[in-house]
Amino acid sequence: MSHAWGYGADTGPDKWADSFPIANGPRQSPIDIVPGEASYDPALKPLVLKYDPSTCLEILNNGHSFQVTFLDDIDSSTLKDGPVLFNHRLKQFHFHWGASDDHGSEHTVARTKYPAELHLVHWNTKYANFGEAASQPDGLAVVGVFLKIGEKNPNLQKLIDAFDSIKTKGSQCSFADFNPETLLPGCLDYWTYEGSLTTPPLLESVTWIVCKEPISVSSEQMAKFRSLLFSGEGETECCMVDNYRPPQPLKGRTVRASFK
Ligand SMILES: NS(=O)(=O)NCC1=CS(=O)(=O)c2ccccc21
Ligand SMILES: [Zn+2]
Repeated sequence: MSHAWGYGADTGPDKWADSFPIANGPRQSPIDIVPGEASYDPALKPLVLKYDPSTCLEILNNGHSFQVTFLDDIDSSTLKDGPVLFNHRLKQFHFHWGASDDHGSEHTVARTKYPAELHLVHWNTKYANFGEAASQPDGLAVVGVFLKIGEKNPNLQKLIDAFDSIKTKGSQCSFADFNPETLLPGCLDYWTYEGSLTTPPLLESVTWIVCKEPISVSSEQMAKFRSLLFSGEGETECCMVDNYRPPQPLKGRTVRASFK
């Protein structure tokens, strides 16, 4: 398989190991989180997330998901404490979702699937830049937030309102003054474990921080996510759905909980 990875029958997660053998590595993500098997760690600190809306740059369709990117040249939008020892800077956030409301998240909780999952990607500033950090075992910290069907989410709606401008692969538009803090649940209790990017290159450089509490999304809003396209302008339309990797083997790893 060339490096043209995707989520289809010929390019999807079951084929990624052909080009990215680390797909069968010892610390792959996502995983199924089993609350009863997680170890409460009283030494885990509360997450400290401080985001500056003025560092929000653009929203884009990268052909795998849509992402919102942030200026990361100074410590404006950061993650500190929690399970990490160093300051991390926010690089981007994106989502994964299903073709219907009964699946779509990457992590699962006792095999329960959520309709979508938000990933806020941060890099460890002990390294010079994102690319350097992504190649280090402690280089990245990704906060995962589950989306659960319920009330319409006005903060997600701000993203959805930009979808007409990013319908096809490679399209982007400026996107200013969005505060990702509005996408966080009220309670920041979390599970944490050592894992990887869930998309190629599947680098095993991620400290995962998965929030216990979901945020709401309406079924109508999820339908709007599914109106985005994997395909580029002028190509045969292919709806952007099921852009998730299923849970991977735990391989002896411990999942810690920040709460009892
Ligand atoms: N779902 S995930 O956050 O683990 N992987 C997506 C991803 C986030 S990223 O910006 O670190 C990056 C750089 C290169 C390739 C993929 C990615
Ligand atoms: Zn992701």
